[in-house]
Amino acid sequence: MKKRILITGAKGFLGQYFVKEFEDEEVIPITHQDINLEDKNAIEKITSLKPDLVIHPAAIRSPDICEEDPEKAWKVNAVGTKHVAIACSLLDIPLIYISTDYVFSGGKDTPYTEFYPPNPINLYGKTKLYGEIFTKEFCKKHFIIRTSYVFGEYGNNALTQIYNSLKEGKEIKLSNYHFASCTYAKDLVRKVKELSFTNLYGTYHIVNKGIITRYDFACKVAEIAGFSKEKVIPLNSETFKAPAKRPLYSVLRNYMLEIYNMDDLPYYEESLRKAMRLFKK
Ligand SMILES: NC(=O)C1=CN([C@@H]2O[C@H](COP(=O)(O)OP(=O)(O)OC[C@H]3O[C@@H](n4cnc5c(N)ncnc54)[C@H](OP(=O)(O)O)[C@@H]3O)[C@@H](O)[C@H]2O)C=CC1
Ligand SMILES: Cc1cn([C@H]2C[C@H](O)[C@@H](COP(=O)(O)OP(=O)(O)O[C@H]3O[C@@H](C)C(=O)[C@@H](O)[C@H]3O)O2)c(=O)[nH]c1=O
Repeated sequence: MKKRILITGAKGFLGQYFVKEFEDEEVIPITHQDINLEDKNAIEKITSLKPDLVIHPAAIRSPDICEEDPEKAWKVNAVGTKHVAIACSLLDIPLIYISTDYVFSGGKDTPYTEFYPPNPINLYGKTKLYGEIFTKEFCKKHFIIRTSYVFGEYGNNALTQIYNSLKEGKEIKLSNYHFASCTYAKDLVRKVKELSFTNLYGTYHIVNKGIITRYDFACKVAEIAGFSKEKVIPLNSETFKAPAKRPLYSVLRNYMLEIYNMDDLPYYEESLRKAMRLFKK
């Protein structure tokens, strides 16, 4: 029998990938217009739809917007997640919460595993960490998925933004001193689906292999697309200006997947090439 899978943020970048990945099940795509997760009535609205599983990517995803509007960030990323988690606990169903590398401070120089304590340095990271805390507090059957710098061939994301700017001959200025992982949306949703069929609840890091700066990533996009790299301008700690601080090093290691022999995430360049082949069609 098909599972009823409720997906929040269904029109968002990752939400669209989740809807597609689970199309062979019965998907209940929920948008902001359908249910405002900030509102406590969201609990009742979710339970009345009687899902068997909830995937929850809806959030304020911009670290800069979170920094400038903390109340909104707490209400959506933390309290909104609390409402989703309470609904799942009332239904006794699993919740998959999408979290971020930005829960870490970035003070290390080796990859973060799931066993390292989070200590976020910006509002986005703090509110997403509270989303994790509420998920654990209210819903026993949970998967917390931490991912990073997700790219894909469609939707509003780093790859489409960089590719479109380069195609139009626009200059792009990107940090060359924040080191991170990046993740192909299709690799991420495939792995989340695999986990969702298990009862191996808990926290997982899911990223592609390899370490990038935003600048490296854009240069690789230019190289694959055959565009000049001249328009990609590296920023350093003096020249990068943004409302939210970013961790200097937020590379993730898929350690729990490694332990369960489930870590088949490719190197990012292989996945980037795959995405760009689809992208150019
Ligand atoms: N993209 C990335 O690189 C990464 C993303 N993540 C996490 O993945 C998740 C998905 O990100 P992504 O798809 O990129 O983000 P998007 O901004 O594309 O999608 C988020 C969705 O959440 C919806 N939303 C916002 N506020 C509310 C609300 N109050 N009630 C209901 N829905 C709401 C938005 O709807 P509307 O636009 O109509 O307001 C939007 O459709 C987020 O949780 C993010 O923290 C983690 C690491 C990296
Ligand atoms: C870091 C950076 C950002 N930006 C701009 C580009 C874009 O409009 C906006 C966001 O950029 P980035 O996605 O690269 O950076 P950022 O918003 O910091 O990315 C994060 O997003 C959230 C959702 C996460 O959870 C993290 O994993 C990470 O992917 O800021 C620059 O122009 N230059 C830069 O060097």
